[in-house]
Amino acid sequence: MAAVMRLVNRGFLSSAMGQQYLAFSSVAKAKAAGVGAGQTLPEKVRIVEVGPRDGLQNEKTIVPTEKKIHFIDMLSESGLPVIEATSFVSPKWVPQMADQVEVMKGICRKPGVSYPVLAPNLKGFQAAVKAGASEVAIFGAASELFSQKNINCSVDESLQRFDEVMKAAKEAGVPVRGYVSCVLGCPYEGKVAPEKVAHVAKRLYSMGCYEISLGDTIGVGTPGNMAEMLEAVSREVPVGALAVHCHDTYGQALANILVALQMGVSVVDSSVAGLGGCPYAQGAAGNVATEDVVYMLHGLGIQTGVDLSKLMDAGAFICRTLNRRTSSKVAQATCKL
Ligand SMILES: CC(C)(COP(=O)([O-])OP(=O)([O-])OC[C@H]1O[C@@H](n2cnc3c(N)ncnc32)[C@H](O)[C@@H]1OP(=O)([O-])[O-])[C@@H](O)C(=O)NCCC(=O)NCCSC(=O)C[C@@](C)(O)CC(=O)[O-]
Repeated sequence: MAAVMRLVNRGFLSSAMGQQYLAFSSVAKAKAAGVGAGQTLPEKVRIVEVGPRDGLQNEKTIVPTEKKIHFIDMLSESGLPVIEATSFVSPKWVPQMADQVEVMKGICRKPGVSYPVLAPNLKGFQAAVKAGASEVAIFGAASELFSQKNINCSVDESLQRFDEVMKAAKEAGVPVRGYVSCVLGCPYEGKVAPEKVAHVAKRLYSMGCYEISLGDTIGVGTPGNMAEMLEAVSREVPVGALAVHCHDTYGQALANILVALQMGVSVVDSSVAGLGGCPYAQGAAGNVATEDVVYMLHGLGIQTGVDLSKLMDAGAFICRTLNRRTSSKVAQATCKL
């Protein structure tokens, strides 16, 4: 409500629109139990902001390091609890992330905020820790061909590499998050069986990942197959340790997230302004916009700790830097571009 009033006060929303929003939002709160259709929605959701990493990794023009640092600092100010800052991957594979050490050194770390980074192998893990990362994420896939294209090895080989990372991380006391890509479809193989997703998720969880983020890398999922996949995965991994990571290529991301919330998931990855895509998943649109996720969650009465207005400032900043239009519907609706 405070965020809406700020938008009204700043002139981004007319007072009539603000009132209308608040009315919609209270109706939504009142109906939240109904939305859950017998299942309760979580009271709180932890948002994992992936804009600085997933959002920027696919941009062809190299974003200056000081802009990335300012972007991350703005996101920190918005109340986001987790901001994936960069990745320690090969600069030959992803040139946009080549300044990972400078980014990690330059950001102003806000107490209580976590800044994980991607690490595909031991080399990446060691470099990440040296640069001051206190949390990393390993990233596997449920599809063989995607694994080959993305990290140049089979799914089994990737799990062996991750095992090495996990051992080193345990020794160093560094928490590790695990990603599974292509959980609802692969750009090279098409359909992916939920059992394959469950298998990889289980392996990552048994290795010691504290959370498994399930990536609809190319945004082809719909609520039906999201539910089917989550059912299969939650037979192997506790639902409390699952997160969803939805790209919005087919405009299904919010609906898929809502289904995940209804099934007990309470961690959602998203990217401010809807930035993003994977360089090895051609044609995939960005992640679901964080602004849109926050708007939906707050409308349902679910807490995120995020100040929507400050978040939109960060989205506007990065869009100006990239000279592109925001993909967030909320930012478009409030003209905060
Ligand atoms: C995994 C590798 C490195 C294998 O790449 P490779 O070529 O098989 O590696 P290699 O071990 O044979 O080494 C080749 C060269 O890379 C170097 N190297 C080796 N490792 C590293 C490292 N960590 N950092 C920096 N350099 C590294 C290594 O030192 C060597 O250097 P050279 O001797 O030629 O000068 C490569 O395939 C790679 O970097 N891939 C990253 C791809 C990527 O970042 N994709 C995007 C992120 S995943 C994603 O977006 C999906 C997600 C997570 O968001 C969820 C979803 O949406 O589904």
